Amino acid sequence: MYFLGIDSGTQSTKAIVLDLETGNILAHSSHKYELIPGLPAGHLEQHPSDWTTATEKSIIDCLAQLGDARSRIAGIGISGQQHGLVVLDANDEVIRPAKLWCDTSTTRQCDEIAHEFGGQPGCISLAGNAMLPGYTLPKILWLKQNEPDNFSKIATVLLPHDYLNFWLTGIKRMEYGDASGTAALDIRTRTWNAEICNFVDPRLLSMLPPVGSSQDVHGTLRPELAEKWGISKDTIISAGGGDNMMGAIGTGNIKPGVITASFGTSGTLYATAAEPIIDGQGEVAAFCDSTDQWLPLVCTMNVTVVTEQLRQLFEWDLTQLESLVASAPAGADGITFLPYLNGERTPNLPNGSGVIHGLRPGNLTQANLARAAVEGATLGLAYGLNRFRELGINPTEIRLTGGGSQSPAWRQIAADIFNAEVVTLATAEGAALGAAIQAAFALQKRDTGHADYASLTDRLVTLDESTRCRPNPENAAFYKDLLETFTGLTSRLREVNYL
Ligand SMILES: Nc1ncnc2c1ncn2[C@@H]1O[C@H](COP(=O)(O)OP(=O)(O)O)[C@@H](O)[C@H]1O
Ligand SMILES: O=C(CO)[C@@H](O)[C@H](O)COP(=O)(O)O
Repeated sequence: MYFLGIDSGTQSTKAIVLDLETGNILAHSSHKYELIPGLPAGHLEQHPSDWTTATEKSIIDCLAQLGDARSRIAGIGISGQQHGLVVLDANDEVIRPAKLWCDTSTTRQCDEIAHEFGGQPGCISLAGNAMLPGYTLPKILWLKQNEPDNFSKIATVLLPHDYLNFWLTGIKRMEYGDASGTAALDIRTRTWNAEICNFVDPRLLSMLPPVGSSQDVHGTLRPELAEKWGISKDTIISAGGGDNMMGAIGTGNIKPGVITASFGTSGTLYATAAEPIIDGQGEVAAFCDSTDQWLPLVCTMNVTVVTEQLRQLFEWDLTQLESLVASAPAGADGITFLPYLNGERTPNLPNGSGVIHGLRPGNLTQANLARAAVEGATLGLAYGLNRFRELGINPTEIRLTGGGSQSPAWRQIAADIFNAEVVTLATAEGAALGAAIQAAFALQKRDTGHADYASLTDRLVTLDESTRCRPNPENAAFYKDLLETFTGLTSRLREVNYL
């Protein structure tokens, strides 16, 4: 049997076909899309139709690579960027573009909700998570306050991967993992928190679809799509999940002890936990995972965002970026890049901006800028890793996934900055692989009443040992000091309201 895994990320959709028997990836494809241009600062939006178009194109590409063997496709799993707000009217039409996880226009609404419940400590004690602009709930209040006509039309609220599930099956439902990123779910009980929802709007609870186990089958493929694509109408769609939850499955991070770092548009660090891990400071998010456990997670908003801006500015391809980063010394000859181009979630600086510090005659080179950008993006995540360590999660090895993890220079910098071994998986598409594995799990569970993630991931998730990097003790000590400089600069600029 074959399983299609789709990851609908912020910059592109990636698809892979997994052969369950051999573990081989038989086909892959990806299609890019953009943010909607020309919106005011802080407003980051996409058309959900761009996601369905890219998903369909990626599926059709993969099926073409399979030829007649496409008849062996038994299931599809969907991974999607977390937190985005998709609103449907009574006819299930999309009312307006989706506000994304990186949209920070909702800072005021976020403060309003937090204030009602006793500030961040109140929100954390009520539902397990701080109220942050990236989460879905403040986006809903923003819509109510800024676009009342659109708000009055809302019949259903979905997240990006739920919308793709709906497009594939016609069924509207959420699962615990992605739903926990709305900030409306009490992550301990995995039920909607009525108090918070009612504060945003008395109608909100009725707009949210049922939420259930991430282990279940979501539905079967709509017959018209099955016919168009030439695959079985019995093809199942699993519950799917947020991209980090699916990345956890695809990197074998399904039991305590493993840590994954994703270098995508965002940067994330996450672990699996058998119980909720609630950070009183709210910096480590207390999400649910998509195997019906929990996923403590730190997210920064600016990872390949920073390197992509430099690539555009200087017209570097990825090979040029790689050689520039590798050619500059650790510390980029004194240049420190605070990477907060889109604002930031960790630390919480929704209105932040990027800062390049330490320019002197002689050190302003393309190589130093490239190196400082990669170091800055990685130091941002190291700030989160320190918080993980304070909560007792102490990795000796970190599994890397996402686009940036394909860079050898970046991997060594990550090992040195994290002061831990890093290694990638045989595929950079951890989230898409996780989605395919989840589909295999869900089908097996539906048909036999039992399925076991460990036996699937032990067999299907392979580390690429050739990518393993060990920390260089000298560089690790240097970066420990640089992280202090980086954190100190951030705090001081925040104190003077610069960030
Ligand atoms: N070798 C590399 N070095 C640096 N960046 C890379 C490399 N390969 C891919 N990328 C970047 O990774 C990003 C895509 O990563 P991905 O994890 O797919 O993001 P998302 O899921 O947020 O769309 C792109 O910006 C791409 O240019
Ligand atoms: O908001 C978060 C995590 O809480 C982000 O990680 C998004 O889920 C976007 O992911 P990428 O597109 O960067 O993979």
